[in-house]
Amino acid sequence: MRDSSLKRSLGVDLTRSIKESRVLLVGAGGIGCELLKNLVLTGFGEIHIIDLDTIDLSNLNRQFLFRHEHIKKSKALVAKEVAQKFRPDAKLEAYHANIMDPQFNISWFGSFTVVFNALDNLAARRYVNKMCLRANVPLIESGTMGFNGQVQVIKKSETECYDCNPKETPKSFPVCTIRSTPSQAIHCIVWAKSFLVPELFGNSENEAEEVDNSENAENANEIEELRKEALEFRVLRESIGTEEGHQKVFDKVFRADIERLRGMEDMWKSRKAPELLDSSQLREQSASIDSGISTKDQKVWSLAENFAVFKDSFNRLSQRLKELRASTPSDQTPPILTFDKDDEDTLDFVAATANLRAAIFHIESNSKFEIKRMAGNIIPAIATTNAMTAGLCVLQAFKVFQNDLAHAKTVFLERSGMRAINSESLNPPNPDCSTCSFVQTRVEVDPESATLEHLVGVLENDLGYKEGTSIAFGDVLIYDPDFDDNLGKKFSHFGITNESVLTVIDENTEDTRMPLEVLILERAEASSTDTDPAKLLEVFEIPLKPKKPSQPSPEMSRLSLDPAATDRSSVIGKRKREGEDEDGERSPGGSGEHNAKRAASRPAIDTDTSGPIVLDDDDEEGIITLDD
Ligand SMILES: Nc1ncnc2c1ncn2[C@@H]1O[C@H](COP(=O)(O)OP(=O)(O)OP(=O)(O)O)[C@@H](O)[C@H]1O
Ligand SMILES: [Zn+2]
Repeated sequence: MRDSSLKRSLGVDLTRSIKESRVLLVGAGGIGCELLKNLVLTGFGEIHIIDLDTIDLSNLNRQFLFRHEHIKKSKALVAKEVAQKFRPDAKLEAYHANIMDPQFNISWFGSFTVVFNALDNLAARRYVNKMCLRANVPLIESGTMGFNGQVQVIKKSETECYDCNPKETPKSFPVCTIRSTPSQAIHCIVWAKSFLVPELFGNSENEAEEVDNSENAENANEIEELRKEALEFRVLRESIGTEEGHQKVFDKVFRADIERLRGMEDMWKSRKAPELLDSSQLREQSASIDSGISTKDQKVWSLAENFAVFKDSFNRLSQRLKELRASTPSDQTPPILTFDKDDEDTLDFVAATANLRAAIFHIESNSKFEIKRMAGNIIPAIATTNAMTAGLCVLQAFKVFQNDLAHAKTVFLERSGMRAINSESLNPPNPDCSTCSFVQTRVEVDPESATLEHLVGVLENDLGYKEGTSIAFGDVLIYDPDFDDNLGKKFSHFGITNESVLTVIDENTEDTRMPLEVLILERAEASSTDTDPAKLLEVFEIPLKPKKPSQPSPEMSRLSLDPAATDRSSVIGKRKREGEDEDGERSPGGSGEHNAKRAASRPAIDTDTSGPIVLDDDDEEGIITLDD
């Protein structure tokens, strides 16, 4: 947009703030591409883009900065290159990296005016949330799932953070259901994807989170049996790449293992026992099937077709692994293959083996297309939702630049109801949130001479801590009054270096102080005349923890920004909170004409939960949430 038009629509001050800003965009995927275009065209001063991934064919339908020739190239670098053409004088910086890498430390985060999250997984979102809180940088968090979208403004001490509303933990399946008694197609898909593929081509020890391995008295025997069974895979792995490899796999997983299961009669008293497949018949029938069958992804394959795809994809994967092994030096970690919904070979293998297993357990088969959706935990991403969400992110950033959080909103895009866009005012931090309920300070240390005792001295003398103080570095407790063995040790002993964060907890039950995060800054020798081994950089009074912790009520649960952490009902039916009017907007003033008007246009809350299984879009955390 031209400068003069921008000034006319946004005003001189906001235009100036935008031009002088330095912003970080985390994620150059669906929302990220849209957001980058908005940021560049609005004239944001300096834009840094980070993404760890490369471009995939499946991204092209909505990540409009990318073209066919960009496949396999870095998302961040290509996004920068393409967006640069929109405004050649824009200052853009791209990083092909993981935002959780230690090089992106607190001071780096602190160098931005605002951070935009356009991520697809809980772990990275929570990490950026934490870093922005520590660096005291405002964060605009966003996420979409199908037609639903959400934008949240987060500012330390002023608003809720990403973790203030607990996210639901993803559903997992008991190991026995997956390995012995599947009753739904999804159980067979999880078996193929999270058990069979890693056993044959990957790290068998690293079982997926989807499988709950916890033992109890009832299943102890079965778990033991399963362990034995897993050992047999070692032998199988050795036959990978040989002519008869696929036959050996078939004989084990679709014959011997099933016979063993059939022998556990108690298991089949209340369920139908699995039936063996006629392997010689399948082999015969599949001989005339063209390998092109695997491209027919909308068709539900016959048993023989599944057998043909199983054999063909197994051979393709074995060949790949063999070549990888041959080209990997022996002193390096042996290569593995992992399931990826966009990798045709692994997808074919998962589709065919899941369907063969389904037939054995009297479960319906599915097309490869459907299995891809279920195994990849996909909710179709909708370009329009991403575009609208990205636009809302920029509008909320304007409120941050204007220092007007009172008018910033958490915005919801919803398909149901009269209004596509609903919003609510920002809520104050949840005092029980362990992520954002802390105060911060900085302590400068001389790395050569400072010990933990010097830090304890600073806490006691400068900040008034007395007994009952504990200090932790990450998850490790390094000091408390009953554990003072470490007092004489230097920081380097614990791996504490420049920009490490220590947590100080006041254990007193009366007048307990808020948790304190201490940022350790190593003093550069030459630049300082200080002689104190440890010196507090800000002296202040640590506020007390609020006395009566207010439990967040279940009514407060809302659309989680991470599809992995949400269930369908919370996505569709955003529940009202106290003081909300019918549009879901907070209205402290209550009633009046304004509200009466809005009540007339209230959105109908969609309570239909009969729709498809809700699945997470993230491979790493790949968790499947089912409507029962
Ligand atoms: N830790 C991380 N550091 C940097 N970038 C990340 C990190 N985690 C996720 N991302 C990036 O965030 C982006 C999220 O975009 P999006 O939700 O559109 O996912 P996608 O992987 O592009 O799409 P799909 O999964 O549907 O193929 C992805 O490009 C992903 O690589
Ligand atoms: Zn919080």
